[in-house]
Amino acid sequence: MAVTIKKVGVIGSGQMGNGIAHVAALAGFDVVLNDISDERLKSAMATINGHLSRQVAKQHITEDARKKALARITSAETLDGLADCDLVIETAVEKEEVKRKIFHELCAVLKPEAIVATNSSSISITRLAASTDRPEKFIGIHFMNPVPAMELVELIRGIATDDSTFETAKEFVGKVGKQIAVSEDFPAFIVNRILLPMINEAIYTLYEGVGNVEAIDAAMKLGAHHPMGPLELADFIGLDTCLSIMQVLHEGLADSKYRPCPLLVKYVEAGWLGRKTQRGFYDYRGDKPVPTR
Ligand SMILES: CC(=O)CC(=O)SCCNC(=O)CCNC(=O)[C@H](O)C(C)(C)COP(=O)(O)OP(=O)(O)OC[C@H]1O[C@@H](n2cnc3c(N)ncnc32)[C@H](O)[C@@H]1OP(=O)(O)O
Ligand SMILES: NC(=O)C1=CN([C@@H]2O[C@H](COP(=O)(O)OP(=O)(O)OC[C@H]3O[C@@H](n4cnc5c(N)ncnc54)[C@H](OP(=O)(O)O)[C@@H]3O)[C@@H](O)[C@H]2O)C=CC1
Repeated sequence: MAVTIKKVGVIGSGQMGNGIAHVAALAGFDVVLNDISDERLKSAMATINGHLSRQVAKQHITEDARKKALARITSAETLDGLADCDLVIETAVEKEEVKRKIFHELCAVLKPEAIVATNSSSISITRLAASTDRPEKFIGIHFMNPVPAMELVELIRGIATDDSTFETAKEFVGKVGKQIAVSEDFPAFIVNRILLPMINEAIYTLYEGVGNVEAIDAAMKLGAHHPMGPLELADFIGLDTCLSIMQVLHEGLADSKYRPCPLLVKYVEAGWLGRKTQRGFYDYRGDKPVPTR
C-alpha cells in the first residue's frame, strides 16, 4: 500500500535538483532543498524562480501558483534539515562514493519510516541501497533533463525494494505529472543504456575526424529529427555525468563497446564540462555557442 508523501527532501541543487524541487513544489509538496554550499542554494532558488516565471509568461501556470510553489521550497545547508521528510531524493553528482557518504549521513538523521530515492543516471540501485539502513525503502526515481519539460521518469527497484515503496514512488511521480517506465536494475537502466552509447559514438565520430561539431549536430538534428544534436545534448547533460555513465556501462557490462571516448575523457580532465562550466563541445561565453572543434 502506498504511503502518503507530504514533505520531500532534495539533496543536490544542480540542474536536476532544481528541476525536481520545481515540479514537486508546483504539485503541492513541501520541499526542502539541500546542497553543500549556500551560494549554490541561492542560485538554485533564483533558477527555479526564473523557470516558474517563464511558465507564467507562457500562461502555463498562474502568478499565484508561482508564488505558492516558491513559498513551499525551503533550503537547508545540512542534512539535519531533511529529518522529517517523507521522501528524500538524492541528486548530487554521479559519483558512487559521494552518494554512499550522503546516504550514510542522511540515514543517521532521517525518520525511520521515510523513503530514500536516488536520481542516479546509471549506478546500481541495489548497491546504493546497501549503503542505507533501509534497503526495502530505497528506490531509483530517475527524472529526465530538463525536468519541467520531460514527460518520463524511470522507476528502478533494487533487489530489496518493497511493494509499498514502489507504489508510493509511482504515486509521487504521477502527482508531479510524469509518466513512468519501469526498468530493471542494470547499468544505466533504459534511457541511458540507449542514449549514452549514441552520444559516445558521436564523440568518437568527432575524435576520428568524420565530421566537425557543427556537422555532427546538424546531421542528427536535420537527418534524424533529434531536438538537439548529440554533442549539444552532451554539453546540456554535463560531460562529467556523460563520462560517469559510460564508465558504469563499461565496468558493469564488461564490454569494450562501451569504452568512453578518449576525447570525452580529455574534455572532462580539462574541466570543460559543457554548459555548466560554459565550455564543452561548444563555448558558451559569448552571445551564441561557438564549436570548440
Ligand atoms: C542523463 C540522464 O540521466 C537522462 C537524461 O535526462 S538524458 C537527456 C534527456 N533530454 C533530452 O534529450 C532533451 C532533448 N531536448 C529537447 O527535448 C528540447 O530541446 C528541449 C525540451 C530541451 C527544449 O525544447 P525547445 O522546443 O527547443 O525549447 P522551448 O520551447 O524553449 O522549451 C520547451 C519547454 O521546455 C522548458 N525548458 C527548456 N529548457 C529548460 C531548462 N533548461 N530548464 C527547465 N525547463 C526548460 C521550457 O520552459 C518549455 O516549457 P513549456 O512547455 O512549459 O513552455
Ligand atoms: N544532467 C542530467 O541530464 C541528468 C543527471 N541525472 C543525475 O542527477 C544527479 C545530478 O546531476 P546534475 O544535477 O546534472 O549535476 P550538477 O553537477 O548540476 O549538480 C550536482 C549538485 O550536487 C551538489 N553536491 C555535490 N556533492 C554534494 C553533497 N555531498 N551533498 C549535497 N550536494 C552535493 C553539487 O555541488 P558542487 O557543484 O558544489 O559540487 C551540485 O550543486 C547525478 O546523479 C546525475 O547522474 C539524472 C538525469 C539527468
